[in-house]
Amino acid sequence: MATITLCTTNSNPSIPRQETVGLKVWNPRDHIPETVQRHLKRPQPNYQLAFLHIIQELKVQRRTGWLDYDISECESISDHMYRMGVTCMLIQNPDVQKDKCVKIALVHDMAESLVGDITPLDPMGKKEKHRREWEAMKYICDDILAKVNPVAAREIKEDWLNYENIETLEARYVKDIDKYELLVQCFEYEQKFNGLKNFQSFFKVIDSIKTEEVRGWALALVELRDEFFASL
Ligand SMILES: Nc1nc2c(ncn2[C@H]2C[C@H](O)[C@@H](COP(=O)(O)O)O2)c(=O)[nH]1
Ligand SMILES: [Mn+2]
Repeated sequence: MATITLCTTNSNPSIPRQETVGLKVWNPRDHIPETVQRHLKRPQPNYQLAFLHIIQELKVQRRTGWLDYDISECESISDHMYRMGVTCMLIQNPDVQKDKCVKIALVHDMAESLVGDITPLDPMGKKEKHRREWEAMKYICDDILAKVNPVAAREIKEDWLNYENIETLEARYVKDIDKYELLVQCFEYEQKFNGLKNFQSFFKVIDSIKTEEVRGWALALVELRDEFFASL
């Protein structure tokens, strides 16, 4: 039974806005950036370049959570993933394979290149979001990257599923760092706008930070944030 898809906006103008088309299941092939579509029509496409053109969408798509708060010059999806990768390098727990965390961080939001950056408040709901993201990852890895580099395609898909299903301690840490990095960014924007913007509603994610180490980082951030708002 096909799912009725809702009209969803995304922050990326180069991906055609999904129109309400009745009984049509969202498919990544309907959201391929025009540059990639043109390239794939060549007699012998350079699939590595097609893959990197898709990744480019992460560099240009700004994060919806900040756009919703009218921060137009906000960070992109890849900005977020980059700092998460660097943050993974700070993990001190000797039982955690940090390099694995860095790789998971760098791919965990890769599906958003085609799906867009969906916030927890989006009416779409978790089930449809995950379905779209999984379809997008299969397309990116199996239909594009695997044509030129099946090993990398398999590794990226495995790392993405590891994160999605929190299969390992490394994935758990990256899930926590995803939330921690978000809160660091909240505090940075609150300071940038001298407290005129307040992301208090985002801070509920602290409850979903499970590892003691990252939870400690987040609580130290909250202390500084409380001090900042008390000083205004
Ligand atoms: N309006 C809100 N947006 C939120 C909240 N928590 C996260 N977000 C945003 C941040 C990103 O734009 C997006 C999801 O980020 P992922 O890294 O999980 O893909 O949602 C919130 O509480 N309110
Ligand atoms: Mn993320």
